[in-house]
Amino acid sequence: MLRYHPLDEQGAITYALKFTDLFPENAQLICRKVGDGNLNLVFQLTDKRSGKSIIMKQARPFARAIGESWPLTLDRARIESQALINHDRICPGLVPKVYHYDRVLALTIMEDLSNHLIMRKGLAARKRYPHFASHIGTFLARTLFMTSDIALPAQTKKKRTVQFMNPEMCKISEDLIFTYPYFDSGENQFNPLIADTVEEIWMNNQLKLEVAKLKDGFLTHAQALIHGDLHTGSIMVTEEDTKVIDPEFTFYGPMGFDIGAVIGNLLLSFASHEGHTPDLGERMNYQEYLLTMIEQIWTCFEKEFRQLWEKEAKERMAVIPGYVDHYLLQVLEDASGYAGCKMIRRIIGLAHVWDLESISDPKLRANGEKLALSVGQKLVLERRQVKEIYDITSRVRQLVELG
Ligand SMILES: Nc1ncnc2c1ncn2[C@@H]1O[C@H](COP(=O)(O)OP(=O)(O)O)[C@@H](O)[C@H]1O
Ligand SMILES: CSC[C@H]1O[C@H](OP(=O)(O)O)[C@H](O)[C@@H]1O
Repeated sequence: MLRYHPLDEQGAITYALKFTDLFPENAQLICRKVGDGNLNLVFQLTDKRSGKSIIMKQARPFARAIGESWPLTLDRARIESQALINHDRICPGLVPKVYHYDRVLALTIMEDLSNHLIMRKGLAARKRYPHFASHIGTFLARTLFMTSDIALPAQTKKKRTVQFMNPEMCKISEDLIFTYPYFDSGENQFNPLIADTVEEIWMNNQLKLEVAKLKDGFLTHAQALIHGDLHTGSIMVTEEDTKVIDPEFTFYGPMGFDIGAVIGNLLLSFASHEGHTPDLGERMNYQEYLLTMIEQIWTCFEKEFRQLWEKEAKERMAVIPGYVDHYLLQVLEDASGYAGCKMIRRIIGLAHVWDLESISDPKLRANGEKLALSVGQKLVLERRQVKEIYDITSRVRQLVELG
């Protein structure tokens, strides 16, 4: 009987040939480690004869980037494969196909997207993705609406919350996003050149109170089945196509957390161009492109969400005039707050983003980091004044003009 053990390249090949029928017996497999994420092993296997390739992702019982001192549940591999299957049903074409799942080895085999690029890398190179806003708007509207109490019978939805109960992964987010960055905690790490700004944040009780309220929403508001880690490193793109990967943090949480993750990470890219793009004209042009993309994402999301509400709502109270408007306003307010939290944690907290980390000059990086912290704080503190998406993007424009 197979017992859990971490695979190496040869082990991955043997597994694919022995325990799946994905390749013919005479396949000539080559294997390459491709994972650069914080948590798991990821291999690409290619048959030299046919050119067919697959991705094999295996969870380790600890966080790969930290080591064995940080134990983590292997059940996250089940959650990830079930979430991908669920998303593929709700949003065909927007996630990789799952071909195989092995509970004992905590292993998922899925479609190889190596012809796609991790989105944050494309954004750093100022690439443009003409269909991204509509793709991700659809992904957000469909995955969030179709798993909510508005679309599902109450019993089904409650069973789903149990199926996707993900306490250990949620604890990582609770600590790394909503707690450690607001204290002088040993888990934080940041550029010494921004120490003054970080200390101001630690002393800002008004900000910390608002973050505590957002944390409470994350802990208690089981509104929809959310991806839970929808940053631009969890999105793979070509000019034509968008695929969302890595839903191992999935659980029933607030819709605004996923939307805020997308917005916050696009704004981290925005801030990183302070360092990546020295030419002012080119920089402003691309930054404006990112803000327009954020506006389009919300517009697409809202349009599709309202259509789904109109056609698919099962909740009887959904027909009450004004309910959908109230609901979406709350989601937008949450999205603003969570976008802010996501930005702040990536500057002060343990896990940073490649967008800013790839700026080698610490002074230039500090410019981007300080801008990200200013935007992040504003989105948290002023989220109740956000009534439409332009209230977010205009605040960012204002901050850059003032800076
Ligand atoms: N389906 C896929 N096709 C191609 N590359 C992938 C695929 N899934 C993951 N990868 C690569 O592996 C990296 C890590 O994958 P990810 O799922 O984000 O792992 P982790 O959960 O450890 O962060 C990605 O950044 C990407 O480069
Ligand atoms: C040590 S876990 C830190 C961080 O890593 C996860 O991101 P990734 O997609 O790179 O695996 C997640 O955002 C966690 O907060």
